[in-house]
Amino acid sequence: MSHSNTPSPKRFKSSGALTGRIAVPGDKSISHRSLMLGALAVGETRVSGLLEGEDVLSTAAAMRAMGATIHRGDDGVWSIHGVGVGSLLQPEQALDMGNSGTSTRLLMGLVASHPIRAVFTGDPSLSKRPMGRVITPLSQMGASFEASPGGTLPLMLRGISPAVPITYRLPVASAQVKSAVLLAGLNTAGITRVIEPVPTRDHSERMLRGFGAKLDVGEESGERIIEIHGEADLQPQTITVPGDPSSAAFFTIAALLAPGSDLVIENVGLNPTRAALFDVLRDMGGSIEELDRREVGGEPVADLRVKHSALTGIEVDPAVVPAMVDEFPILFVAASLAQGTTTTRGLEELRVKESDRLAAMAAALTLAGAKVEEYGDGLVIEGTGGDPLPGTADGVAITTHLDHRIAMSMAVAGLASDNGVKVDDTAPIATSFPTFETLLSVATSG
Ligand SMILES: O=C(O)C1=C[C@@H](OP(=O)(O)O)[C@@H](O)[C@H](O)C1
Ligand SMILES: C=C(OP(=O)(O)O)C(=O)O
Repeated sequence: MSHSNTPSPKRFKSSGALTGRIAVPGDKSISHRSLMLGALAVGETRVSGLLEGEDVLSTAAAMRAMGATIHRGDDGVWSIHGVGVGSLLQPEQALDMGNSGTSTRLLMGLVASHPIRAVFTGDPSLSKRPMGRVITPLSQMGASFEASPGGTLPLMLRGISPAVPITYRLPVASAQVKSAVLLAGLNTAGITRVIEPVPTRDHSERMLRGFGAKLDVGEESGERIIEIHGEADLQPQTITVPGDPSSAAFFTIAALLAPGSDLVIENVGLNPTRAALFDVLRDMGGSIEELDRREVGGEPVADLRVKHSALTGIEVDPAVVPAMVDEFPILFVAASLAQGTTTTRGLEELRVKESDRLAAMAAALTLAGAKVEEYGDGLVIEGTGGDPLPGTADGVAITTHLDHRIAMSMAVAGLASDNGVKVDDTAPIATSFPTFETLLSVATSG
């Protein structure tokens, strides 16, 4: 599913303190996985709090095209009747993955060990992103591919059954690659093993176990070893999706930056493989309190109380990058208003997201008046010490490159600027956070 091709420009301006209580939508990573695993379990899986963003709807459409029955009830609860592991049907048409890397790479894993053929297409942003990282291990398992030059979409995948179980050591820290191999392993007799030198988000492991797959996680020489036993039978589940920390990040930083703010963000997922941003912000001096820590859907969550704070620049430890990989664009905004220098390194992966997020944020923040130096693997930012950014000049807009996180980060920069920041296209926001602008009005309405 792709959003409309007509750009929706908007100038985001300072609108005062953020106060009251808001709840961000469900976690995108967990939403994708609940649809995929629900579609493989025989019987009814029910999912509350599913993110109804375009990326997740692309996954739902693809699972329907491969045989699952998926409905949204009037109460907002999603019902999925799955086909069983090994029984995905060959889709009649190309699977349109829209803007979503997670849908594409995880579904390639699922298709790889089924005796079906599928064509994957995507929007111009997704069509530039590297798929070689999943083509390599899935080819070792026996699947075959006809990809566009450079290993990009559109591509055709011919799955195989029986597939060959492999041991695969991840060459890049990527939960998508890990998950693609584990999902292919679901329908592969024997043990499929992924070695993860650097831990990445573990939602797939948690949810595969929750659906009844036999999955072992061990450690050897500081590396995580994940083993999935195929062929698995998945049992349908009732799932509650926690709020997305990557979406909460925008409101956390907006509240830290806007004088007078005191905002509670309810039900934020705080899985340790995702939540490093909040620790980094605390290290910068941010007041972020966790209220009512609890467990929702097998994941730790809390309500976050965020108060306006003076921030100080820091050197971000590259070791935390995988646990906040999607949060750097918005962290760069916080850094632009902090006192002193913030240094970020080890961010090569940001260059292959929905856009080249280092180049896009360096260009956008510079246009808004921030002091940014771009390096191959990170940005160094000299903050204003709390003063607003100048903002973009009249008639000038920053370029989002079909990247929701660039659009939302620069919207938050606009709130903390004198002249506002004009974003060339807000339409991509609907891929992950369709209620972003509504919640912004709620939080700033006093
Ligand atoms: O597995 C997932 O749900 C995701 C993994 C990350 O991608 P990589 O695995 O490419 O780092 C992240 O950037 C993406 O938003 C979601
Ligand atoms: C990188 C992201 O998503 P995806 O890879 O699924 O497109 C993101 O949401 O920031």
